[in-house]
Parts: sequence; C-alpha cells; structure tokens
Amino acid sequence: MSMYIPQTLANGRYSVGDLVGHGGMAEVHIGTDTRLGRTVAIKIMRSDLATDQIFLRRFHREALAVAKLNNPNIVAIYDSGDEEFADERGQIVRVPYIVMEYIKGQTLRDILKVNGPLSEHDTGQVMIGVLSALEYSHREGIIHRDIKPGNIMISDEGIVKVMDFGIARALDDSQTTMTQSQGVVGTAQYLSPEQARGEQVDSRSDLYSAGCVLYEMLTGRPPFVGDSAVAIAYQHVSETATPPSAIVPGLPKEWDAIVAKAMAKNRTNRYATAGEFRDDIVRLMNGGTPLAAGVVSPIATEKLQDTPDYNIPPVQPTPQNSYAQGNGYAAYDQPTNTGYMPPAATTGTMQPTRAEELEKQRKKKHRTAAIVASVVVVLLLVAAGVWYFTSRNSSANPEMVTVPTIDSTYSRDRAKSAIEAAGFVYKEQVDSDSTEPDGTFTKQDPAGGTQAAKGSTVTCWFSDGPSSVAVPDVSGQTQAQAQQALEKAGFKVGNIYTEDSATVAKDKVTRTDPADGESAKEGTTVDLYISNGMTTVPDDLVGSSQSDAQSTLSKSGFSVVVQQESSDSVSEGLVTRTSPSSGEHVEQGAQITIYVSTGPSTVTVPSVIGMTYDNAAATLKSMGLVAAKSGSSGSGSVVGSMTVNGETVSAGASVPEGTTVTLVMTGGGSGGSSGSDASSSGSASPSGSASPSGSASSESSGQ
Ligand SMILES: Nc1ncnc2c1ncn2[C@@H]1O[C@H](COP(=O)(O)OP(=O)(O)OP(=O)(O)O)[C@@H](O)[C@H]1O
Repeated sequence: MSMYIPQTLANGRYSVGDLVGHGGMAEVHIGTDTRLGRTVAIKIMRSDLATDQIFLRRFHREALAVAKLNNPNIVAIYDSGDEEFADERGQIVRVPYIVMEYIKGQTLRDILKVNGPLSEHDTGQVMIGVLSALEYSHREGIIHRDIKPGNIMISDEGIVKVMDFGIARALDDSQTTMTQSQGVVGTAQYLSPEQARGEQVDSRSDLYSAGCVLYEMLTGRPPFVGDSAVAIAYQHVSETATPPSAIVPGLPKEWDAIVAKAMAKNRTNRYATAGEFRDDIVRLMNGGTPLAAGVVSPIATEKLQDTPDYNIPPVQPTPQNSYAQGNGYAAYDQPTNTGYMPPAATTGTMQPTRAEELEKQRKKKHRTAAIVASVVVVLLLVAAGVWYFTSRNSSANPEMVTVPTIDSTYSRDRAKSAIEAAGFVYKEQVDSDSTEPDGTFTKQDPAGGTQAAKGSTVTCWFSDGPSSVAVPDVSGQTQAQAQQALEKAGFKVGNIYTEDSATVAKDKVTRTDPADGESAKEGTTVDLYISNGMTTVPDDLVGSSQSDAQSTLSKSGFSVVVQQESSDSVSEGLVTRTSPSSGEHVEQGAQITIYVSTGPSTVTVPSVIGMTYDNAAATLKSMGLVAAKSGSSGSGSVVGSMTVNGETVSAGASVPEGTTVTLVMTGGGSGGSSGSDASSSGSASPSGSASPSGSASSESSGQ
C-alpha cells in the first residue's frame, strides 16, 4: 500500500515522520506532537475508508472510547481526526488518523516470524500482559474484537502493549473492508466461533482469540490455517485444534488444558474473565496445576484423558500440514486414526533441546508423513470434487422467488414468518449503528422485491437502540465547527438560538442543550446557543466598594472609568451609580462609568444678617440649607417687619447640605434683640435635626 501522506496534521500540531509499519488498513508513522513536544505514532487510515460514513462515525466513536483507557499494557490513544489535503496530483483527499503512544519495539507477529515458538516463560509473560490489558478494558466495557499477534507489541524494555482496541468494531459492516480480503484473512486465524458465525461478540470472544495467540506462541503456528478466510473460519466453528503438546514434544500437558479452555467453542465453557485466564497461567508458571486441568469443558476433559495417546509428530507450520490437520486428522479429535506410532521415549542421558527433538522426530516420521499427506491430498481432492458437483447441481437453475419487503412496522417474529413463508432462510443481525428504538427493523439483504434463489438466506437487521454518548464541548467554536463536531459524535443539530454572553465572542457557541458532558442517546437533537456579542451590565454594583465593582466589571470584559461624586445616602468610597446602569443591554467590552461617593456635599453658610426672614430663608434654601427662626415674640405682621440679627451657624462656616440655620430676628428694623444671640450659642444641624440648643421655639422653613 502506498499512500500520499501530508507532512503535518491538525493545523501543524503533529508533524509526520518516517513510516514505521503498515497493515491492511493503514500506514503508521513516527511523529511529533509539536504542542506537547512528545514523540507519537500516527496511524493514517486509507483514504477510501473516509468515504465510508459508517466507518468514519464508528472510528471516531471508538477512538473516543478507547482514549479513555489508561493501562500500562494498552497503547494509549491521544487524539483522532480527519485531515483533508491535496495529494501530489492536486486531488482533495480526506484521511482519518489516530495519534497514539509510540512503542519502540516489535510486534509479537514479527517476533514469532523470526524466532518461531517462544519459551514457556516468555509465553507466560506475554499472556499475562495481554490478559491484564483485556481484564482492564473489559471492565471498562470495551471488547477488543481483533486480538492477534500483529496487535501485540513488545517494547524494547519487554513491556507488552496491546493496540488497536475497538478498530475492528469500526471496520465491522464497512463495505470497504468486507471486500478487503487481506484484512479478513489476517484476522480469521484468531476469530472466535461466534465471530465466524456473525453472532454478537462479548468479552469471551477476546479470550478465545487470546487462546489462539497462546497457542501460536507455544507452537509457532496458529491453531488453524487454510487457504482462505472461509476455510479458517470453518475450522474455528467445527474443528478442534491439535493440542500444543502434540506439536511440541515435552510441553507440559497443562498448557493443553489452558488452551482448550480458552478456545472452547461454546463460550460458556471458556474462562469467564481475562483475570481467571491469567491466574491459571500464573498458577502453572508457579509450578501449580491450572484449574483448567481439573474442571474444563467436556471436550477438553475428554481429550486430556486421552493425552497419553497423543502421538502426532511435530508439525511444521506449512499450509499443507496445517490444512490437513484442519481437515480432520487433528490428534485432538482422532489421535488413533493417524496410524502414527508413538515417538520413541527420550530417555537418553543428555536432554536434547526442543528444536533438536523436533528435528529428530520429523526426520523419523518423514516418510510416514509423506504417505499420509498424499492420502490426505487425494481425499481432499475427492471431497472437493464431490462438493463441486453437488453444489453445481443444486445451484443449477434454482427456483427464484421474490424477497418479501420488510419495514419498520415488522416485529422480529413477523419478519421471520414472512421470510420463511416465502421460502427463504431467515437470519437476524443486530444493527448497533441505528438510532432507532431497540428492536426496530432497519434494513434487509437482499432488498425487498428483488428475486433470490429459494432456500437462500435473507438477513434482517434490528436496532439494539441508540447508544449513549457524551455531548462534546463545542463552546467557543463557530456554528459550522460545532455542527460538524456534534454530528461526528452522532447527534443532530436542532434549533440555533442567539443569546447574550459576557465572555464568548460574537458568533461563537456559548453552550448547548443538552449541555456538554451530559450523556444522551445517539441521534438526539442538540440545540446550539450562539453569542450575539451583547451582554448586560451586572447587578449589585451600587453600594459595593470601588475595587469590587471594578473587578466585577473587568472580569466580565468591560472597560471601567471611575468618577467621584458626593452623596448624602451612600458612604464615601462606595459606588453610588453606574452609567449605563445595571441590567442595561450593552455590547461586550463596553465602557462603564462607575460613580464613587465622596460623602455628603458641603456648603458655605452665607451671611443673611439684616435681611427679612423671608429673604434670608430663600437665600439659605438656594444654597441647600434650611432656615428656622428664633427669638420672635410678635405676631406675623410684626415678624414680617423684623430682620435677621444673628445666625446660629456663623457665616463662612462649611456645613453639610441640608443643615438647619436658625435665624435670630429682631423687630421693626431697630436692631434690638428680643432673644439670645443665636449665632454664638446655636449649632449647625442637618435638616430635620434639632435647632440650636437652648432655643425657646423654632420653626423651620424653606424645605
Ligand atoms: N503505536 C505504535 N508504535 C510503534 N509502532 C507501531 C504502533 N502501531 C503500529 N505500529 C507498527 O505499525 C505496523 C502496522 O500497524 P497496523 O496496526 O496498521 O497494522 P497491522 O496490525 O499490522 O495490520 P492490520 O491492518 O491487518 O491490523 C505494526 O505492525 C507495527 O510495526
């Protein structure tokens, strides 16, 4: 596979370096996360996968789920995305990619290819790592679905790292990969019987695959091999693998028991958890007897009792031998049908190495094996011929029937009856991508109304209900970016509202409903709120200190101007008012003036000596003071002709506005005094307070 790869991804955040490997679906490059300055591995998927919407959605959803896994035996996922760029021919291509932990090391597949079987010790160590990874991921609700040596890396420090969690799920149902035989064949060797039958997988499916990996580490070859994915898948469903000890002489039979339990066809007979599986391996490695050797699946128990009869010579992992073994002469099933004599007991004084022993036995049995292989080949040819002619005859001119049309009103039972009544075999599949309610019919194959051979299979998919996903945080993004992110996460965008925001820039998303982080069913409609660039002046500024008001306004992005003013009602240093005032609608970042009290305002008492009372009172009033009189004893007409002879507050004194100044009046303009000299004995008091002490009577005026 050769792909055009851009030099950077995600607006330059990741620089893409040398190719470190490639598989059927992707190329993996070493790279650098320039923001964090760390080395990463970047898996860039084939661009044709990007046109597959089902794949894309699942890919990002799975990457998101797997990114949450945090375990030393799992390759960490840091990021994922799609990159659009022009290739060398100028054509726009879009590629999905995953940024992950870079592992300096080798895959188990490469190690097995170069070294052949591993020692029991190394096998145990690798299995402990793999099963610890699975125990953790299963607890987190994530099934790997594609455990195989190519997805297990051993770092240069010897740490086992499992990768590609969930990617297989993204590839499920993808049209692109269904026809991509390389990907299917690679995986078929570790496929659980339920996966081979297209049934629902669960965590025990991973344990089956892990059992196949264990098998391969012990023997140097996968449990089943064949010349097509179908041939291998068939063996997983119907054949029993040769016990590892029959391939590797001297290998303790306890390994057979562990492998048999892990690879039980019926998942209820397998280890229930990865932890149980791992504990059994640890038990064996510590010199104990694995539980599997005591209580195992009926088939395995039966075969274990047969183990003394295992007499198959070592089998090299060549297609012929493996294929023949997969076609029925596996020792597990028919140990006595092979015609082999038991190998000579190894009673020599020097223990040969396993490789030497393998070589010795292979030579001994070479002639017999050649004869048996010939017989098997002939049998196979005959079987193939029979199959070919049978299937040819049965498929010649088959009766064609119209496929019934099933729709969302059909229950499972009704769909089954309709399809069977028309002469087809009914098959049901779970549509885990559908956002329809659980149990709703979503699609069928072949389509309703088409012609298909009577007796062929019609598959119907039923939704298992929308899955719940966390609403992504799109605040601060443009409407288009937010819409893309929400749709990528499986949501629909509903109403778009605008609203005030103090902090989010105009035309950017302020929030969503449901809010980010909330869990909602896929397909849920999410409303978007966009900032209109307006906001309101905050409440509670009046009466607060200047510094508090300034900090509140600055935090909300306003610019602040401070003005001083006197106030009778607001203490000095506190805010009297703002302009614009609290609650007013303003643009983000508007200038707000806060007025800070300097305390009550003061006035200088004027001299009103010699004035009539009315004139004096009017003068005082115009200055914000209150007049009162004292010392008069005459009637109003007499008072009218009296003049001010004294003021209780001396002219020129500075007093708060509203202070009462008591005027001492004398009659007839004679200047004589009829009362005390109030200007010297009185005191200033604000409006409403008592007039000078000692006044016999006073009457305020002017307010
Ligand atoms: N995180 C990583 N760090 C270092 N090397 C890696 C990393 N991931 C993958 N590789 C290398 O890249 C190669 C290709 O990986 P990839 O997962 O695409 O393919 P595969 O598993 O070999 O094939 P398939 O597509 O069949 O699963 C691996 O074999 C490995 O050598």
